[in-house]
Amino acid sequence: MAYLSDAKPLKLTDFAKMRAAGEKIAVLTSYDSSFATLLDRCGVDIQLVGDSLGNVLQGHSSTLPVTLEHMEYHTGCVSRGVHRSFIMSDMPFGSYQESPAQAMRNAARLMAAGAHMVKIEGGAYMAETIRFLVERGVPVCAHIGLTPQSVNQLGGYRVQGANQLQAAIMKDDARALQDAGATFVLMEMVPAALAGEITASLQEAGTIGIGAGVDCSGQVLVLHDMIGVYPGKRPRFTRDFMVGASSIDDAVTRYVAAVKDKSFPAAEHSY
Ligand SMILES: Nc1nc(=O)c2c([nH]1)NC[C@@H]1CN(c3ccc(C(=O)N[C@@H](CCC(=O)O)C(=O)O)cc3)CN21
Ligand SMILES: CC(C)C(=O)C(=O)O
Ligand SMILES: [Mg+2]
Repeated sequence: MAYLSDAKPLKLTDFAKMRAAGEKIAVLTSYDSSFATLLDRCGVDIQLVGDSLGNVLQGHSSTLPVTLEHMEYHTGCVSRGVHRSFIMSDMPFGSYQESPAQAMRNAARLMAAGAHMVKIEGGAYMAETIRFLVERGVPVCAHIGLTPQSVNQLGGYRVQGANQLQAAIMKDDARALQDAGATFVLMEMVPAALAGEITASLQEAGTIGIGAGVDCSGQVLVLHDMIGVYPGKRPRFTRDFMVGASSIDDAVTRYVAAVKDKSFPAAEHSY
């Protein structure tokens, strides 16, 4: 297999080039140094230190108990294992919603721990905060559609944007987040057709999908779902890449290849 560990670290400009060339961006979650090194050498473009660590590492039933200290710790672990991958870290529940100043103070701690970009859940109402961070040197990924930190408001982990009113609001949200300076708009559990429309409508920002169809600029999955390790119920949008693989390296390499050649996600993983 091709080891990419002596490749140059990816920069924001590399993602713009990939998008211009029509090359899909392969993203996986990552929480520790050993897996970070593995994902790096298998060609994963972005490693997301996700607050899904509340589920997959800590055994919680939601991401709400995850703290900034947890995110700093795991961001540091990942950053020490990475050579090439870009590192994105989730801002945990309660660490950014109060004010742009609160968001900046806490984003700075994740960046100091090794993040290259932070991810923030929420629609157009987060645009002011995103602009504040971007103007101060913090690249931002916005996260819309199913936003797990709002599970108590949403009433469950369900597809979002399924009716015309919701779809119109989501399109406006994506535009506002792009205009605020978000580098990426991540869409979770969004109908494939709507996610494709939103991706086509954005010039400046790329999109990353999870359960959002194949027409996004990139794809993300939770690592423990795609290697068949997560013991809970796995959402329909996941695929176990260990099936037919000879090793974890092989599974991750196949995931990257499947994202790049657009064979993942298929219709069965989409809504
Ligand atoms: N292991 C893991 N994988 C994830 O994808 C993930 C996490 N944890 N934690 C944070 C959020 C929560 N997510 C979830 C959790 C559950 C469903 C789920 O049960 N989906 C069902 C449909 C449920 C319904 O429509 O009512 C599915 O079959 O897709 C989806 C996303 C996605 N994220
Ligand atoms: C599922 C992805 C998008 C995420 O936010 C996480 O892993 O926390
Ligand atoms: Mg998350």
